[in-house]
Amino acid sequence: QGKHRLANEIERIVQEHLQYVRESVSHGWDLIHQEGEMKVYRREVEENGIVIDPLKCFHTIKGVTGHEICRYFWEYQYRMEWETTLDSTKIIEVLDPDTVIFFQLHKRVWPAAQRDSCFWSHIRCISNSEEDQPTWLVVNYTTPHPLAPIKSPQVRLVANVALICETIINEPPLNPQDIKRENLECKLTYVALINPGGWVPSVGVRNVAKREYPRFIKRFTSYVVDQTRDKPILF
Ligand SMILES: O=S(=O)(CCO)c1ccc(-c2ccc(C3CCCC3)c([C@@H]3C[C@@H]3c3ccccn3)c2)cc1
Repeated sequence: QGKHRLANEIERIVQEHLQYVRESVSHGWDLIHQEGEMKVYRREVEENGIVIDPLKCFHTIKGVTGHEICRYFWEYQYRMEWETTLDSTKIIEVLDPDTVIFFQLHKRVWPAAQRDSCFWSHIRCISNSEEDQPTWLVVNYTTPHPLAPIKSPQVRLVANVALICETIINEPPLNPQDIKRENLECKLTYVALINPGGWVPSVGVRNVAKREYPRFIKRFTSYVVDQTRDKPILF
């Protein structure tokens, strides 16, 4: 399988996220939402007066694997069923079986102009020898593309998002074939570095983010639990 034009950038960004995910949130991060197993943290950062607050969300979901969570996040055909920010999404290029480029129109958040986004989206399994279950991740990273021209009045979102998942098997049965969904737990870390790409009222974006990210993660993870409930486990 030949390397495509974005292979090196993807490698670099994936490695950056694998470092960043381990950074602790004890200094400089505010806990902005806590609900059950979900904890949402944010740092307040502005660049030229534009809010680009990094967001980090930790969540534990029972009954699913990290592969299932990443699969439903990456696969484009499910996206409109759980993604609350979108008016439309489409794949504009397939780079390899684990890497696509998609173009998205996001719902307008008044009074800001409508946002669109063009990301490469890459899914990967990282098998760490010591743990019994691998880590799965998805990275969405803004990239320019001839089929996604920037057309006013839409404003191009600049985003660097990662979903990194570990799978825990509680009280593993002697025979792995006997693992049930009640033995499964997925430990998820979601990181979003989003630059709205142009003027939005900073209070507005902070309030939207504070309200919408927890809703977004909750809705996505519940969707995966519902979709996988009666299906064979995807490790
Ligand atoms: O996880 S993903 O990669 C899933 C692939 O689609 C992703 C998630 C969220 C966004 C996103 C898009 C627009 C906006 C705002 C910016 C100004 C006006 C709209 C926001 C701001 C942060 C706030 C926000 C957060 C969550 C949900 C909705 N709103 C976020 C983009 C990508």
